[in-house]
Amino acid sequence: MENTLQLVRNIIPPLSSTKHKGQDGRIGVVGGCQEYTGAPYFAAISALKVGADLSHVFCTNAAAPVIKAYSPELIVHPVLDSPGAAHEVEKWLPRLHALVVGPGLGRDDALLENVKGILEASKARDIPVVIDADGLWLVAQQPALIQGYRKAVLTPNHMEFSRLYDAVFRGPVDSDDRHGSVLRLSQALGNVTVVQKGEHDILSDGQQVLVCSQEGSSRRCGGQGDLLSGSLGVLVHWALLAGPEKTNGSSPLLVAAFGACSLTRQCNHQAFQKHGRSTTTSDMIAEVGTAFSKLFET
Ligand SMILES: NC(=O)C1=CN([C@@H]2O[C@H](COP(=O)(O)OP(=O)(O)OC[C@H]3O[C@@H](n4cnc5c(N)ncnc54)[C@H](O)[C@@H]3O)[C@@H](O)[C@H]2O)[C@@H](O)CC1
Ligand SMILES: Nc1ncnc2c1ncn2[C@@H]1O[C@H](COP(=O)(O)OP(=O)(O)OP(=O)(O)O)[C@@H](O)[C@H]1O
Ligand SMILES: [Mg+2]
Repeated sequence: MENTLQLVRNIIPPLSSTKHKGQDGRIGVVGGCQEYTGAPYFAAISALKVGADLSHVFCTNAAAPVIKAYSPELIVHPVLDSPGAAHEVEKWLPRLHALVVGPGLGRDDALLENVKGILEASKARDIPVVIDADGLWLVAQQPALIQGYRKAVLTPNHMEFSRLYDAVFRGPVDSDDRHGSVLRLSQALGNVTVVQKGEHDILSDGQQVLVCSQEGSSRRCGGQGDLLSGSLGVLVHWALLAGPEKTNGSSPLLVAAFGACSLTRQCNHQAFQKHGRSTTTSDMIAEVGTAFSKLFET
């Protein structure tokens, strides 16, 4: 654990007076629909709190005013249910360092079709993508969408992992072999990075398997996974900028994922110390700054 945390510290860009706005990360979150406005908000604000300079949300028309009202810090584009959605997002891609696809996206077929176009455009531009929540639903329907794309990181929870595994192997996960299951899924998808969240997070790039057991708490309120995927959007950008020489030969994306898991769990731990059973994801987001310092700036 400690050795991998040191690698995470190596990829964090120093704060400096000579940098311009945007240099430390311009992140896009694709998600947010009529039902779910919290999830894309949690992901996008987490990216900012971790250290990105700009955070965009690409959501449906109905979700946009709600997300804007949560926060003046986010840039919100109500484009996801428009006929030219993929093109609208594509226009922004040259200005983005990473995309987080899926938090609060929902499973409407027309929306998923638009997101498919966005994923294809991102791949064509070599933009790293973190795929979470309903983005994973889409990938389970069409694994070919991310097959072999080495700049993809998937962050499934228990159910999402089972669904993906079943889609790829046409059979259930062997629950006695979580390490092997994560490794095999990553390999079968052409070495995309897979982060299986749970009591311990299991991470693999198809070569290495890491386990993150940073102490969290027993509080399992919704939205913690969104904090993880939003944070990971920034860390993926930083890790790719730093390159494998800073990660001692380990995959930069794997190191970034380990960082996001550790941070999320540490936020959960700190928030639980203060709020106990009433802890919610907003309380965890309030801990991002101190959790980050404790883990990565010591
Ligand atoms: N405030 C919000 O707007 C939130 C919206 N969310 C969104 O809600 C949508 C659906 O996400 P879900 O995560 O519910 O996805 P799923 O619809 O795939 O459901 C996962 C289900 O599995 C269950 N589960 C989780 N861990 C389990 C385990 N270890 N064993 C057995 N069951 C387990 C959960 O209770 C949940 O009902 C996504 O778009 C997601 O982003 C969530 O992110 C939570 C917060
Ligand atoms: N049993 C557990 N013990 C400790 N930490 C856990 C446990 N289960 C999940 N976590 C942590 O909670 C975070 C979110 O994981 P979870 O499985 O709740 O994601 P999710 O279902 O996608 O969340 P969301 O509600 O945001 O969609 C991860 O950082 C994970 O490490
Ligand atoms: Mg989730």
